[in-house]
Amino acid sequence: MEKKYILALDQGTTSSRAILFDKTGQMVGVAQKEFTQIYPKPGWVEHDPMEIWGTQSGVAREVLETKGIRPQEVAAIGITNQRETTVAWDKNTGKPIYHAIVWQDRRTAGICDELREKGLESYIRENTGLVVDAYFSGTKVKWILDNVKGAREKAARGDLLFGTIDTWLIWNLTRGKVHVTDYSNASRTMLYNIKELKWDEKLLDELGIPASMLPEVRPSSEIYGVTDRETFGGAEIPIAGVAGDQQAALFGQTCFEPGTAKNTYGTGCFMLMNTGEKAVSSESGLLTTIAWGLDGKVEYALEGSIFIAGAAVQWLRDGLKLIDSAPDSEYYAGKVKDTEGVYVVPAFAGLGAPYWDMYARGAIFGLTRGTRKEHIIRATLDSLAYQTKDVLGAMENDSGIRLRALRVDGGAVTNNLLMQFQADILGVPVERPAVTETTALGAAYLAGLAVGFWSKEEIANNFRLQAVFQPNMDEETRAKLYKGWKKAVKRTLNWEKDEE
Ligand SMILES: Nc1ncnc2c1ncn2[C@@H]1O[C@H](COP(=O)(O)OP(=O)(O)O)[C@@H](O)[C@H]1O
Ligand SMILES: O=P(O)(O)OC[C@H](O)CO
Repeated sequence: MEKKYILALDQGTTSSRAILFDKTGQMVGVAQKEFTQIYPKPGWVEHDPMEIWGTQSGVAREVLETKGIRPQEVAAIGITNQRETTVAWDKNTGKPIYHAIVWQDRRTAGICDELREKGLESYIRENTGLVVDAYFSGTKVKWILDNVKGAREKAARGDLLFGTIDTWLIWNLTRGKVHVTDYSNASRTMLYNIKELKWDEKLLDELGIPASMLPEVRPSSEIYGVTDRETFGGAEIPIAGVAGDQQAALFGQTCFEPGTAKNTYGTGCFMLMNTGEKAVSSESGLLTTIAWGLDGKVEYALEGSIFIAGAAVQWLRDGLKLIDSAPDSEYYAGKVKDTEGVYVVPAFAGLGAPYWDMYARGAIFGLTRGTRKEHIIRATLDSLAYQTKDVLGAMENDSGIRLRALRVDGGAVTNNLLMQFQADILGVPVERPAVTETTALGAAYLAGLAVGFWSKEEIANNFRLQAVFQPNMDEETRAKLYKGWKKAVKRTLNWEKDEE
């Protein structure tokens, strides 16, 4: 049967999506399902790994069925995932021994403090490219080993496996035959040496993590295995591409050349710049990370990770109940011409790049008797743009490259008001591609390359822009607004620890 499609599995923080792409890189079908966010304590965030697997395999079958496409017509599956989120499961039963600890979870801040006190900060930065933060998987694995009954014994017997979500999905898709990850995901664990391209023994030792738990690290584009016959009605579909969602988006935006960059506005906001075969270390609070392993080599990226972006809009919807749906934010924000001095700093999970403060907490500043809900909504949207400006400044500083334009994608970029404010506050054009599902597209491309469905040239030729937002704000206003933002951020720092 002719192989006409690539199926991308995009396992995000709030939903599992399955998207079918044809040869031209167009979306043929999509199915999506949100799943439960579990908040057991303040600062803790968990997912049920079985629900992740259930929703992800469910939407994969659903998109094929609703489009009337047979699994045999799918040339390959590409996987992309929320990164850092940590799962530990029993090798023999395939059952998780604890919920997945999500990247946003702050429970291991104390373990990070201990690593710093031991003087490991510069070692970690130099060898993993990361800052010491609860964000990454390493300390989450240690927490599970220390806190889940029987975990250490199981691990010592070699019966416990660790994986990020890509690894967990591949394990389930192949029914326990394959335990692998790719370079891009490994580089988010704080356990992987990005220079020597191997698990870092010193860090495994420091955290007490046995090497037997770890997946094998492989390139981002190759056949890792085939799906078990039961998952897709008898078909054995090659699983042929894997990348963490932010690196996949960089690939989907065809940022193949050093110096090209993209910003993705999802739950969080992540700006990545391709730095080619050079691992550039940051002076300004960015991360050095692996973009992908492809064509027999590894390429690197600089990354600015913002923890709360679209999640702040969800907070307006679910927490404050100021809006009924995320797109409503544009409607209400559009009813006022600006925020009248109100700033929202959504440091709900501390602050990531470039501040890296696990103890910062959110705040609203500049309230007056005249403040209306519209101002708060607008200030929340503005906070996505200000955080992006913080990161872009750091990136230009570290790379020495001034961006000519910013390529964007992710769920929140449909918000035109936000995109216009982004262009205004940055002073550079913001480019929105025709396919904003670039994360899934990137994973599809990686899989398609491995099975000869596309060439890199065909991929580059597929890229189309849909809209460009030109900056339309004078320099004085821009500087004044940004100064207010910096002042607001300063007052949220170290909030949780400050004992005045
Ligand atoms: N029109 C909109 N305006 C602002 N934010 C939006 C809009 N539509 C979606 N979002 C936000 O985008 C996020 C969803 O984007 P998505 O890329 O699907 O995220 P993820 O992959 O992190 O689950 C949500 O946090 C939602 O609040
Ligand atoms: O699920 P997303 O799109 O919010 O992405 C989450 C990131 O991978 C976290 O590092």
